[in-house]
Amino acid sequence: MLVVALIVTIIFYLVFRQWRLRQEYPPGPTPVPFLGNIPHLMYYSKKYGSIVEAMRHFKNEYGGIYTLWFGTKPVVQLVEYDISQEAMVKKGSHFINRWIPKNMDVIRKGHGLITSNGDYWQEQRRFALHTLRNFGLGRNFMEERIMEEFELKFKELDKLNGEPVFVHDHFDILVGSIINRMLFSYRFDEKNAAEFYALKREMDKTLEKASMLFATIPSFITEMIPYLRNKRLAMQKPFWGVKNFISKQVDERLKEIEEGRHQLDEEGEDFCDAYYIEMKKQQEANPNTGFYKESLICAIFDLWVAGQETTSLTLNWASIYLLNNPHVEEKVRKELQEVTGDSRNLSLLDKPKTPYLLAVINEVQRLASILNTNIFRQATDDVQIGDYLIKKGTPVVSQLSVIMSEENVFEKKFDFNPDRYFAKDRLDQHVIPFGAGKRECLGKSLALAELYLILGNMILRYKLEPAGSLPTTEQVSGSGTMHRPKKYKMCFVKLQN
Ligand code: HEM
Repeated sequence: MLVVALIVTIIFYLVFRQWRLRQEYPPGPTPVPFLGNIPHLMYYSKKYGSIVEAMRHFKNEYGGIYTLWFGTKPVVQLVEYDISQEAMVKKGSHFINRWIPKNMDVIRKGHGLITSNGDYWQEQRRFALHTLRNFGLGRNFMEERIMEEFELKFKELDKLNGEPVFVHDHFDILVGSIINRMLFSYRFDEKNAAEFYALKREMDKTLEKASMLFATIPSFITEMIPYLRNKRLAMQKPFWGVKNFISKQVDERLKEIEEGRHQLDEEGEDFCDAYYIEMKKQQEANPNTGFYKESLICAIFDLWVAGQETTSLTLNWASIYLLNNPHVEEKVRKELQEVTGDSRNLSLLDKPKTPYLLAVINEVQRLASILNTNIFRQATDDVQIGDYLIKKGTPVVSQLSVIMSEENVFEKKFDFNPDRYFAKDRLDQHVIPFGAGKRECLGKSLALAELYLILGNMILRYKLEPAGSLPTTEQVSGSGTMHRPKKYKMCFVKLQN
């Protein structure tokens, strides 16, 4: 009897606490005790067809900033461009930290670039940006690397004489090789492609199954219930595979350096070398430095995971939009032929003369919107956003897909219409697929260079033709955490020039 009374009191206390706490956050749908707004999200996602539409529904009800409760955790949602910019850019220093549930960070444990915080993150990010600039993000070198891989992979494609290919495989290995060369100096080719595809397929499975579930249920509950724990472990398993693949390469490289089989010049050949050189320097100066082997492995892990799927998926969506809009493909080709005289490759230096291609890339990124949200942040202090005081420690997230399809900004928001960027001033500023502020995507310059060079040169050289039925832009696979098209085939028909 006493136990029952105790349990009832605890339940009442928790429900009352949540009710009282609600007054302190921007309004949103009334949470269900312990489940928060999960039932609302499930109901409206089903009713309107996607989680993004559910978020849009709440926006219509509550405005540009509202709170959704994930279990007993309030997460503030920013769904309007101005409000998101106010938080992430103008007051960005208050939202510089990530909020990641503990059991979702078992692979990195706060190391690396994506989930780390504080001075450690700042140091690692500064180093990664500087080094990638030296090994790739610096304009000429980056262009050279991208085009080298482009030539190699498209040469292989030419052997097929326009036969249909699985588009995702083609872009995956091309983008995977670009990033791997920057990290470890080697590309994926016929000798090691099997290993790459095996890792990639495992990761695909995870991304298909990824769900918000684990961000919503408190970690201790997930760990207590065997079903949930096993589900979490299964979801994370492929990422362990990638981490092992990277650890193995780092170990080999460090051994080669220590045995004198890999010579280091001043800056090293790639990211792994450069990190090793910095690590040795920092360790000599300060034994408590954040530069040690686990940080090296996790930084490479983050660049590998974040740098591959995102860009490859965007190229995939670009092909679908172009195949569905052949007049756009034709118009881009005409622009590029004029700029290059149809006698050379497109280069990053041509950017100012190719406004239509840039508009196409913007429109693809806006509609593909491969990540619905930025990666959760957390308020480092009490801070006023719009009409509300966001309390220290509150998780905050920008709903990028909703922001990039605001009807009052993007007329006929679901239409693929690159011309819209010429009809309205500074519209491109509302396209924010890389997030915004101090924690915006670290690989933005690389990704934009890849999209420009690969798409541009592909359209210059090939006519894209569908092979069988195309996935419609609504047909996405997976849980919606990442916006991925169903797999499809197409033909690259070489143009004579
Ligand atoms: C089209 C391609 C890409 C898209 C759409 C994309 C998108 C994003 C987004 C939305 C974030 C979260 C930003 C935030 O919280 O505000 C992010 C973070 C990040 N991205 Fe990308 N990304 C792309 C390509 C890349 C590439 C090529 C790399 C690496 C070479 C990369 C590395 C990272 C890293 C390391 C972070 C974490 C940054 C930090 O926490 O400081 N991304 N990306």
